[in-house]
Amino acid sequence: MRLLLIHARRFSYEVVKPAVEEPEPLGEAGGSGAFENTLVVFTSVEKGDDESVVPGAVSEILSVFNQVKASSIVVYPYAHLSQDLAPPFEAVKILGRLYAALKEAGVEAYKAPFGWYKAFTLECYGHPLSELSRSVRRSE
Ligand SMILES: Nc1ncnc2c1ncn2[C@@H]1O[C@H](COS(=O)(=O)NC(=O)[C@@H](N)CO)[C@@H](O)[C@H]1O
Repeated sequence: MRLLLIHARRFSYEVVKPAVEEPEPLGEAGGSGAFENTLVVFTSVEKGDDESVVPGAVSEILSVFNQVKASSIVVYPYAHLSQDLAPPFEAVKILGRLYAALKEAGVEAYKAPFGWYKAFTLECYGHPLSELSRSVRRSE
């Protein structure tokens, strides 16, 4: 699993159109979201990833979240951080588990809808910890 973590003063997105056969239904959040002082976690699920990547990803994300003192986290499905992507039906499952685990950790977490082309606006704070990337391996 590859993560790109951006600490954003402002971040907003809006769905444009489906990008896969069966995009995730647009939940109560609808097809758009707007956030301030948030940690955007662009996430690529990689071939071979299984649920065992989730605890490591949560630990990496919460460590940065606490250091930068963001007020929320947005899990953003992103298919451009790896050449070795998991297929959509696997990716959506693991992204859902990551989102659930972050909420279980008691942080204000949101998830952008999977399988949609989305327009987004991102205003990065630019401080030294505001742009980080992590790679999380499944546990053997
Ligand atoms: N392995 C993955 N990790 C994260 N998001 C993914 C992954 N696979 C698909 N997605 C989601 O599905 C959308 C489209 O994925 S894609 O790889 O860009 N394109 C496709 O899958 C093609 N079938 C259609 O374009 C992405 O924007 C993302 O929301």
